[in-house]
Amino acid sequence: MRKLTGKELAQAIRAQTAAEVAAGPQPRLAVVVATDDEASLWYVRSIAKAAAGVGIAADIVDLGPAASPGQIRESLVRLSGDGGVHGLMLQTPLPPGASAQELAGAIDPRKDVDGANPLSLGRLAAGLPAFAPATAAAVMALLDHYGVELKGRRAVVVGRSTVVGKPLAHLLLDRHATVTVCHSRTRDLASVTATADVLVAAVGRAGLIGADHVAPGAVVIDVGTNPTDDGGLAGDVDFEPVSARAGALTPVPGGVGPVTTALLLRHTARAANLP
Ligand SMILES: Nc1nc(=O)c2c([nH]1)NC[C@@H]1CN(c3ccc(C(=O)N[C@@H](CCC(=O)O)C(=O)O)cc3)C=[N+]21
Repeated sequence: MRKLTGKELAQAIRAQTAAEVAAGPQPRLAVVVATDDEASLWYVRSIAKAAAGVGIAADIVDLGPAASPGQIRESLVRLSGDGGVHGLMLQTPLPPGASAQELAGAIDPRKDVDGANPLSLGRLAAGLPAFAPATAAAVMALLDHYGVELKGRRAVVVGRSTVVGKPLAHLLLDRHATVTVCHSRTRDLASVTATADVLVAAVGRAGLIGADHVAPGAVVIDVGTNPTDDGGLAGDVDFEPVSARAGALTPVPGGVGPVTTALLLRHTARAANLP
């Protein structure tokens, strides 16, 4: 089994991004936060740290976990109209009553570096230039980095979220894979996932994918980041048994996650250089 680690790829993306950043005016990324979820705040801190490392300015706009949808929208509208801000992201989760998908419509698509505006998803689906959500882009970057062939192969995506499953299905289709999307109502999940040459787990349930879900030799990408009781992180894939059967598998941590953060920065550098 080949272990598809993301750390070196993330490092390479950051180095390339740093070079792009050095060649022009400093890009600025604004991250709007309205949560006290620890995992989410960890991600925000790691974005800020990684941004500093490549020369991108990061503004964390923390509205607190009691922010109203109106306040969040106001911030997004203001930052969308701020010429000094190139990338704009709305961190999830949001307070009860606030819909990320509705609010993300207030993000200028040219600054939508995490592909959250429904316009970005529509453009992606239509094959038009748009930023893909960083996590979906990270899956594609890992597959490309490790030379995984997609054309004509069967790809199965488990999970139909707007931030991962749906955009990823379009990205895979665009690369001429035959794509199936599974979800919580899929009957006999294992019989579908076992047809996959490339299997992507993006559900958010630790250990959902076991050895019986995987064809021998399949490439398995684990997008899950489920907090464990001991403060660690577990994927959607049951690592040990699946690694004994798969041809290649991403670890959690150290797989998709680091690449996600690096691509958010690359997108920000590109947004700053849009004509
Ligand atoms: N609008 C929005 N977009 C997101 O992309 C988004 C979000 N909201 N809210 C929160 C989740 C979570 N998320 C992670 C990204 C990287 C790691 C990551 O790099 N984790 C490290 C390990 C960290 C550890 O060991 O604790 C790794 O996988 O190696 C984790 C989680 C993006 N999210």
